Amino acid sequence: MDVHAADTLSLTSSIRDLSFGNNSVSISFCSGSSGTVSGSDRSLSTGDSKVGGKVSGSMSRDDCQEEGSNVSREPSFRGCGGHVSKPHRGSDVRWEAIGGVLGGKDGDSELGLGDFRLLRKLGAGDIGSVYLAELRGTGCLFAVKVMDKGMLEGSKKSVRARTERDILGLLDHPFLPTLYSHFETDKFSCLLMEFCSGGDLHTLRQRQPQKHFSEHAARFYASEVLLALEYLHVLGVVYRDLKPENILVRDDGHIMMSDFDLSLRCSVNPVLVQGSSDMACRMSAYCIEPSCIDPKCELPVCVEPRCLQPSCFKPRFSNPKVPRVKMERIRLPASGSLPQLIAEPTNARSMSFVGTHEYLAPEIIRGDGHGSSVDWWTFGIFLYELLHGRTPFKGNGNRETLFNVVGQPLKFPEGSGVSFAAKDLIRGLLAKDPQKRLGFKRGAAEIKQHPFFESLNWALIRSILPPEIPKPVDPSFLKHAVKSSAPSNEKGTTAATDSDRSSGPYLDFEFF
Ligand SMILES: Nc1ncnc2c1ncn2[C@@H]1O[C@H](COP(=O)(O)OP(=O)(O)OP(=O)(O)O)[C@@H](O)[C@H]1O
Repeated sequence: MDVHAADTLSLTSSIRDLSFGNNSVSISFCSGSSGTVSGSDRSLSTGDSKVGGKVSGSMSRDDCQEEGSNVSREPSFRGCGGHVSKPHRGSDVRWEAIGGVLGGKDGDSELGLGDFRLLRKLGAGDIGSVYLAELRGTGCLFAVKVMDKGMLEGSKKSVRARTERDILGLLDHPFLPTLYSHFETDKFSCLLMEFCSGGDLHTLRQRQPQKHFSEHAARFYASEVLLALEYLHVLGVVYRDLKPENILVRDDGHIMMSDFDLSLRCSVNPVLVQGSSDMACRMSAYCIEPSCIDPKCELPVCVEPRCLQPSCFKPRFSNPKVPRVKMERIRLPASGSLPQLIAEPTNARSMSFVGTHEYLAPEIIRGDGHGSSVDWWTFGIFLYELLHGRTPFKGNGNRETLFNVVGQPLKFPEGSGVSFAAKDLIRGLLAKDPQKRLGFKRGAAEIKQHPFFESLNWALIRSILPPEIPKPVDPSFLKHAVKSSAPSNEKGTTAATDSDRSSGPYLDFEFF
């Protein structure tokens, strides 16, 4: 069986360095008895900047992230060796298809827009539009996110685009997107990702009886999201934008988390802890938002005195020169159970006002500064919404919603049939004080042990039959793409008129 990163983390008892795709992430191991650890209706009111249902607000200094975000780890396709650096997605036929196309090129070994037949616009976000595209002559479908570079620069969103691209380049996990390629034309910046044929969880939820999922289905989706968040935290990525709209369903019914342009990157020091659940092992992490090497850029307002200077952007990937962060001494039980991964960048701090109203954590609204615990808050709202068909603090307007999040107690609808375990988990996650929130100390490891997930075998989660499997994409769909014109590609030709490689008409690019 192909054991993925998440599974490996649950099972391995003697690992010191785990490889996640192209990044070797250093994991300290707490061993034995010594105990020494080394676009929607959820939009925004006036006063904030509206971002397609998201807040990216006044306290944010995201604009200075770009220059520092110079980590680009997407695989190189020269020599078709890209798949080597993504071992967990290595068997993916799309790598072979890409390799085949690149192999047939003379001299020009890069993918470009001209290599794709654009079939349908899947949606538009705040920084770009996403198209369903076929890699010409292969039958392989991809999602291509196309961003207008002029628009990005003009609206100062290039930092977000860069953040998303950098994070996508880091990922190699079954529930996170694979970035197959990134390419640029004069006008556009394009990200090539896996196409998810099942739509998003928001749409899927609305198709359910009474517009909410069964507890069985909600547990399934929540557990996959939890593993994805755990992996992101291992990499020092705080996701910050969890909501059903951002959880896509793959053709096999498993999920893929999307949309990383509002994520925060921090330095984190994950540890494996041998022992039982009641130990407290604190993680140390550094605030590094905004990442900026420009000395003119204002330094982040960080509540941690250890806040790094902005030039230190990258998470520490096995860098022996970087001294290990000192960990608290912990007491370990004599007979340990399976080791736990603790990968919580708890001390990361951001003052940015980002997220979606109904999902914003109280500390973000209050402007207290926030860290990785915001992901556990949003996880609680997410689970509540999957189970009840609505979020818990929604008011008549965005102002009221924000007021409710901060000031109103959590309530569950009477007679909903939701189990005590589910409510108890949601209560733990929706603690208004981040320090009292479930997951604050030990991250996903703490949440996985909650009785709501008792019946789950975490290591085998990818083998669980999903609650719903999308209908396969109709092959005739590929032959009957909508007729329209096409954009100029980087070679100055247009895809639509490139008839020698076409089998049908093409979609227009529309922007914003
Ligand atoms: N890999 C994919 N497969 C299928 N559909 C996708 C894929 N990626 C994105 N989409 C669709 O395209 C839409 C736009 O996605 P995109 O990530 O650009 O915007 P968004 O989620 O609204 O966020 P943002 O405003 O931050 O860009 C999404 O709502 C989703 O429905």
